[in-house]
Amino acid sequence: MLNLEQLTPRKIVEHLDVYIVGQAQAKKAIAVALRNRYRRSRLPEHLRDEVVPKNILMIGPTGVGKTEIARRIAKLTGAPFVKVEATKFTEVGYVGRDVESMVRDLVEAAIRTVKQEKMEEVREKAEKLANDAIVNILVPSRKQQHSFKNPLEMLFGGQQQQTQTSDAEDASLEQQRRQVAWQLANGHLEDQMIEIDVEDQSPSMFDLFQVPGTEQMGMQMQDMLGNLLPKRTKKRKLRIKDARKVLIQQEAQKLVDMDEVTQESIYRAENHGIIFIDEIDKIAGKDGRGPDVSREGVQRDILPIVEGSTVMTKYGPVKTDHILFIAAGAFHMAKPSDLIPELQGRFPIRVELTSLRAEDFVRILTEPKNALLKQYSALLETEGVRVEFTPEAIQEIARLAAEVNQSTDNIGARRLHTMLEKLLEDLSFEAPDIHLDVVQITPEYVRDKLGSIAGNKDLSQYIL
Ligand SMILES: Nc1ncnc2c1ncn2[C@@H]1O[C@H](COP(=O)(O)OP(=O)(O)OP(=O)(O)O)[C@@H](O)[C@H]1O
Repeated sequence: MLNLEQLTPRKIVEHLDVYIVGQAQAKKAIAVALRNRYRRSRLPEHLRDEVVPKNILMIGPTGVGKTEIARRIAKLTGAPFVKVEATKFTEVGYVGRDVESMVRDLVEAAIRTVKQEKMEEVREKAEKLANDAIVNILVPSRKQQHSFKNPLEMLFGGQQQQTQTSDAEDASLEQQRRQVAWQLANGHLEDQMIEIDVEDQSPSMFDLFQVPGTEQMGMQMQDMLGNLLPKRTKKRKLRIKDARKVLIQQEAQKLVDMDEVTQESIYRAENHGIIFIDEIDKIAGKDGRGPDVSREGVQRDILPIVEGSTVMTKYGPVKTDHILFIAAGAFHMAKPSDLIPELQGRFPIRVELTSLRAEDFVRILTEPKNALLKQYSALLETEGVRVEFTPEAIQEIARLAAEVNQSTDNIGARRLHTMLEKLLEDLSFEAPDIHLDVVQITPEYVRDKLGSIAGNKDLSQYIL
């Protein structure tokens, strides 16, 4: 993660180029939108609130990199990110206010990241406390031993008993504890089993008696009562090495100041958050018949959020004025001008992403840092099989992918996933048993595995 000052638009595009092939226009637009956020943050306060972020409308068929660009940008800047499908809000049973869930989800995403960061900060301390806790379980201190005693005995006989305990016993116990701590620190006890208290994740009373559709209510109840009711725990027997992980997590949770996490998360969601609204084209245009919620109605529900309003979340109110919204859609049937005018005005930056052709597929297969061929090769290499794709084989895969996209549905680069899965199916199955060093994938191999399916429209609709 880089800081925003270093992220010039050129640098952002360079970064996106590492993962995404082509789509220069979209990369440029998003880089500028991001830089403008940084510029805004440097303005004097009275001006800052006047500058609203310019939202982006990405127009392009499915599977060409729209989500990927947005997601990469969020990752690069550490911005909270959520993706929602606009059509979700047209489903039967949804009501107007449900669109606010996108902001709630954004805050949740921010909370998860910030909490993780803060827990990382206290990790060393938590680890020490976890190790102390393990020593306490293995050799309880005198104080703990007493607390296990019968309360009546404690009341009537305990005091006397304690004074009678000899110093020698104390010293020996301390010695034992030190020894165990040393063994623990040197990894001698890792496989020993111990019993610890863990949080009980089984359904609670609220989950069991929940009527469908009242989840939100249940959650709020749980939040309200969360601080009053004791946490439910249960005992679990674990190896020390596994128990330590659980205990570190528990200790870190206790050390992290949740108020601080909440404040920071809301700040990040409000000022850096990115909400990606996919399939916006499906809620544009005239309303069809049927039981679905009116599409224009959904646009009107989304509008105040995009225009800037305050949404109540369980962490507190969140202002949406400076959240960056990226809407995307194929716009095959509807046009951007079919959206209600107010919403059109809120997405002034329009970028078109182009359909992917065979040449692009060749590059997508090989160039990105996480390119699909690299992923498959790495997976098979764990079995001792090195797969080599000849350049001609890669071209053949790309050609067939483009062909199937044309003869059936054009699902863009997603086609490559299904094609490769089929292509390498047998090899993946046999890899642990074949004792070959190198397997070369040639164009003949590709044609043999995929040719007949790709040539048959009905078959490829099911398999590729
Ligand atoms: N130009 C590209 N370069 C590299 N990979 C790509 C490109 N386009 C798509 N992909 C890959 O294809 C898959 C689908 O892409 P993505 O999720 O961005 O689709 P999309 O355009 O957002 O479509 P949809 O609107 O249907 O979600 C991802 O795994 C992505 O990495």
